[in-house]
Amino acid sequence: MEFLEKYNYWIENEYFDEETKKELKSITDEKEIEDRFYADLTFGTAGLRGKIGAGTNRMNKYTISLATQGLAQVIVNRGKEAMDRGVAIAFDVRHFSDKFAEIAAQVLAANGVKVYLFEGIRPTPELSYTIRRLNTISGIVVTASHNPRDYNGYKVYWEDGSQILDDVAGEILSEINKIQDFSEIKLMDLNEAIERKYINYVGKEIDDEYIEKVKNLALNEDIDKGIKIVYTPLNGTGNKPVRRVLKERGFNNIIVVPEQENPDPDFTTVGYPNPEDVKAFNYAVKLGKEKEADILIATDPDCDRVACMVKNDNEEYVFINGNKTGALLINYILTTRNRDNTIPKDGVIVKSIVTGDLSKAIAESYGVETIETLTGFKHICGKANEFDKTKEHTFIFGYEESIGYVYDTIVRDKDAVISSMLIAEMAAFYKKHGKTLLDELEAIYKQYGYYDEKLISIVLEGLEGSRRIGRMMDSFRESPIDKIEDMKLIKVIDYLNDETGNPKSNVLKYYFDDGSWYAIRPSGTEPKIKIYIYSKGGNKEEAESKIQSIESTVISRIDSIK
Ligand SMILES: O=P(O)(O)OC[C@H]1O[C@H](O)[C@H](O)[C@@H](O)[C@@H]1O
Repeated sequence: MEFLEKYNYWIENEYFDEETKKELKSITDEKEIEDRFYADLTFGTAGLRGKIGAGTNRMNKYTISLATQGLAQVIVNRGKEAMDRGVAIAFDVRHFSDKFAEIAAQVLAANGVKVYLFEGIRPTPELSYTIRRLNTISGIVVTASHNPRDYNGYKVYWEDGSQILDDVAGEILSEINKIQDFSEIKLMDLNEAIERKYINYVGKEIDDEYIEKVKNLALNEDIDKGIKIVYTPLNGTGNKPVRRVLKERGFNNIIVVPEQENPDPDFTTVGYPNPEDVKAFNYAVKLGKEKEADILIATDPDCDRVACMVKNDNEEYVFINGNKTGALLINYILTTRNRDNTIPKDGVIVKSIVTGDLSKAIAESYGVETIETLTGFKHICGKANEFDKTKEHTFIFGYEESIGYVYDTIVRDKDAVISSMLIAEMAAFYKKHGKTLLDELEAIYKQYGYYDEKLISIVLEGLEGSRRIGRMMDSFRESPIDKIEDMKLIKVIDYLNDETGNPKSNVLKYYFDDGSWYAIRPSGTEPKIKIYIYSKGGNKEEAESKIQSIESTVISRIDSIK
C-alpha cells in the first residue's frame, strides 16, 4: 500500500480507536503523513525504534501488538514447551513503556504464551540475566535506550539472553507479513491473563540474585572506597541497581544528581539522555565541582550504556569516550587477572568493526585475541553464545565505541550496572596507587602508542534524510577517496560483499598506509549517518592532526552530496 492508502486505512478501519484517528486527522502536512506511513518499523541494530505516535512507522499500541503477534506465532510454531517457557518482559521510564509492555504481555497471553512481567522499571541488562535465569524462550524490553524523549522502542531477546539476530528477526517478520489485518491480532484481558497465570509478575527475587552476581564480578579489594563519585542515572532505570551495587561494594562517597535521580520520561534537565554526549553531564559537572568529586558517572535511561568524566590537574572534568573507557577497562581487567594468574588461555575480547584498535594492542600483550563483529551488542554477545556451544574460546570482555561494555557472561548484552561498578572500582584502584584514570590512560599511550579517534554523526531525518544517506553511501562506494595528505588508501572493505564471515551490512571501511582508517555507515537506531575516524601517531599531536585531515576531507565530500 502507498502511504496515503495506509493513512486512510487507519482512519477508516474500526479497529483503530478514536484517539488515534483524531491524532491522524489533525495532521495537515502531507510530509508528516508520508513520514508516519511510508514504511513499517523494522528490526534495526537494536530492535524496533521510532517516534511515539500514530502510524505504521511509529511506536504505538498497534505496532507493538503487531510485532508481538509475530513473535508469539514464532514461539507457537516451536510448540508447547516453548510456549510454557514463555517470555520475560521489562520496560524503562519512557512515556507508554509500561503500557506497551502490558499490551505485549496480553498479546502473548492470548496466544497461549506464558509471560514474566517485571512489576516496575528495570535496566535492560537485568532482563538479559532473567532470560537465562528463568530459562524463557524469549524476552522483550520496551525502551528507546538513549534516544530523545519522543522515541520509544522494542528490543527482542532470544533464549541465550542476547538480542535476536537476523534469523529470528526474519522469522518474526515473515509471521508479521502473514497478518492481513490488525483485527487478526489476539489480545487477552489483563485480569483474565493474570488469573489464568499467563501473566506472572517478577521483581525483588530476581533483583537480589542479579545484584549478587554482579558483585561477584568485582576484581579487586585493593581500592580506595572513599573515592568521591557523582552519579547520575539521567532519570532512568540505573538509579536503584547502580547505587545498590556501589553501596554493597562498600563505596561510601557516592553523590547522586538530585534533579536526575527519579524517573522523568521527559528527561527535562538532560534533553538528549545519551551519556555519549558530554552535554548529558552538565548537572553532574556542576555538582562534581561543588563537591570536589574525583569522577562523574552517567548511565542512560535503560542502563545499558555508561560513560564517565574524570577530574584533571586543573580541576576540570575530562570526558572519556567509549574507545578510551574500553581500553582502560581491558587494561585494568587484564592487568589484575594477570597478577592473579586467571587469564584463560583461550580468552578473547570482542569488539565491533568500527571500534578502535588500542584495546587490541593491549589484549595482544597479554596473549589475548580480539575478535571483531558488526555493530550491535547482539553480535558481540552472539560470540559468547557461540562459544558456549563450540567451547572454542572464553569470552572475557565485549565492548563498542558507543559506550557499551560487558564483562564476563552472566549478562548477554551491554551492562551499565556491571560496568559502572568496574569503572568505580578501577578509578578507586588507581586512586589508591596515586593515579587518576587520565594518568593511567597516558601510561597506556606511552606503552602502546598514541591512538586517537573521532565519531561524527549527522542527523538526517525522514524519507528525504534516509534517501540522502543512501546517496552518500553510493558516492563513497562508487568513488573512494584514495589519498588524504600523506596517507594513501591501501584497502577498502565493503561489508555488503565482504568475505570476512560477517553477515552482509551497509558499512564501508577505508584503510591508509600509516594504520589510520575511517568507516561510514547509516545508524541502525537513529536517523543518522555515522563516520568513525581512527589514527595512530608517534605522539598525541600527530594522532590528532591526522584525525583532523581525514575529517575535513571526508566531511567536505559528505557536504557536497545533496
Ligand atoms: O550505530 P547504531 O546502529 O545507531 O548503533 C549504536 C548502538 O546502538 C545500541 O546501543 C546498540 O545496542 C549498540 O550495540 C550499538 O552500537
